[in-house]
Amino acid sequence: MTNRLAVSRIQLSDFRCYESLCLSLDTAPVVLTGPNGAGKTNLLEAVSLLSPGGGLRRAKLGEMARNVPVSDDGAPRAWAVSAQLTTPDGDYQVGSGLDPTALAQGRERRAVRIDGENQRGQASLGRVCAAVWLTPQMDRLFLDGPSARRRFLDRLVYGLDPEHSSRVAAYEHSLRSRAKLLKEGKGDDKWLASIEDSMVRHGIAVAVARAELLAKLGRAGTMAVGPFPVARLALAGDLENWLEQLPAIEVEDRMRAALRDGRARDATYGGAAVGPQRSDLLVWHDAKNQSADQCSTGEQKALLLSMIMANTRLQSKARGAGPLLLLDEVVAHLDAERRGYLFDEIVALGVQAWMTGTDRALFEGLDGRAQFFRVEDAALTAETTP
Ligand SMILES: Nc1ncnc2c1ncn2[C@@H]1O[C@H](COP(=O)(O)OP(=O)(O)OP(=O)(O)O)[C@@H](O)[C@H]1O
Repeated sequence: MTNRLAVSRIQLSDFRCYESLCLSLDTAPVVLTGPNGAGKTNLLEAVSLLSPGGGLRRAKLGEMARNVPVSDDGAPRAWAVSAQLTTPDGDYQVGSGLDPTALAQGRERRAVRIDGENQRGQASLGRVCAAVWLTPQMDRLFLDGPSARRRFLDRLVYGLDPEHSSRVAAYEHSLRSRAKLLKEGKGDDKWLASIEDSMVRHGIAVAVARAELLAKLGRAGTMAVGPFPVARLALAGDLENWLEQLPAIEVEDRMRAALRDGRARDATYGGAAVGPQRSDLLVWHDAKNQSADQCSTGEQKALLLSMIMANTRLQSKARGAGPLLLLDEVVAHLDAERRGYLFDEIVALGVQAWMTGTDRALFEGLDGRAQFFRVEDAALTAETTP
């Protein structure tokens, strides 16, 4: 048994630029350096698929299949990522990929296997693996619409509360079913009411879990991370306002009534006028008392890292191990002090952070404490460190 969550072996086949790759690892952080387009982010994306959700690019399943222009007939091919995970509960063999059986029937479905057993959804992955990432695309997290911020927050919750991904999936399923019924003008009152009932149950559970994480992250000391800024957090939304003011049972009644009364409007505009899909995560740079969207790109990245590291500390305490951290091109944007502090904290927490960059020199602070690989043309070479 170990107090770490780590990938001890990972195999890719026909995934993105990798025809086949097999990598054996220990539990230490992993550093991938190499030129642009070498395959660093693709490998991080493969690791992200060991946790629930659509992976760090949220790409379509067919897009992740290695495209081979010469023999490509336009149809997606099956790909697979499989890994041996070391966790505080023991080792697991986890596999995920584009389901070849569904593919043969013209459907795209993500297959998930744990210890040789096919799983019905992806939620079971959350019980064995948690992963949190920071990518260059997330530079716009505070500038764009709220859906990416909700996804970021939900991913932090998954790590502490593995059932959260099932709740989110169940809520979204009900939301889609209701929208389809309303759009088609089908569904009697009883049918719609039963779907709305499921939305109320799962939707409130989602909102409560998010609020609980925020309360934990906001507790004194959790967010104070050396040279990193403290992020002040809040959730905005009808559901959150109601939960603050009313007992849970009354919130249920209110949400049920709002959904019923909003059917005509939702039939026209789609979605639902109330629910956790309408909430937003608000973030401020505490010391500057400035909203995150007004902060510099570097400050925004540092705020996100503050939240990720605070969450990692919480998760290490609560579940015996922090999540896999996938930090794509992050280190190059940190000054020397923050970089050194981040490396020390990653090592002290015993998390397997996967970090990428083009400049090997930026990772010198991890010499002797991480596993270094040079990535070139979708091939990895292990480097020995001083
Ligand atoms: N489905 C696919 N099949 C084959 N190759 C792909 C596929 N998807 C992406 N690629 C290619 O894989 C290569 C590696 O991409 P990746 O994003 O991993 O690079 P990287 O090493 O992270 O580079 P950078 O430092 O520029 O971020 C790119 O040339 C990209 O075009």
